[in-house]
Amino acid sequence: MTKTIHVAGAVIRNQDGYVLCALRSRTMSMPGLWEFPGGKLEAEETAEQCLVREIEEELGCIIQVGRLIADVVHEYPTIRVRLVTYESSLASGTPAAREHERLIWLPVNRLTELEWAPADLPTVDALITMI
Ligand SMILES: Nc1nc2c([nH]c(=O)n2[C@H]2C[C@H](O)[C@@H](COP(=O)(O)OP(=O)(O)OP(=O)(O)O)O2)c(=O)[nH]1
Repeated sequence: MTKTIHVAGAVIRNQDGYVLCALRSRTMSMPGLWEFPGGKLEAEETAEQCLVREIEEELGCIIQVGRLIADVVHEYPTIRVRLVTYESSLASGTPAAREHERLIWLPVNRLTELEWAPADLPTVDALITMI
């Protein structure tokens, strides 16, 4: 049976309500797809703790984590990912692409212009429904 990887993603919004979108780089798995920055949960860690840790490592800023947006399981060809996404806002610092290829801020109604990692599509749909 395929192991399930538990991953958390942050939907970071700025003061205009724009969402931070991160492009996975060539050194990452699934290069060239857009995602909500975050990563794998460590043992004994909550999704909120994971997100604060991962975003500090990957983007060099501190976020405040809010409510759950989506909790989905997606079957990729070789792995199964459980992705939980959370509303977040910046508490301090400015996001920088330390590991990602690129970061962009987009209004929710333009999110569908990007090619997202398939597990992220329910989150994109949920954000659009909330507009
Ligand atoms: N961080 C993040 N990962 C996502 C998203 N959607 C999605 O399918 N994933 C997948 C990609 C990876 O297989 C896994 C997250 O692992 P990670 O962020 O630690 O990525 P990684 O490059 O270290 O993964 P790996 O190469 O070590 O397997 O979940 C998302 O929105 N954010």
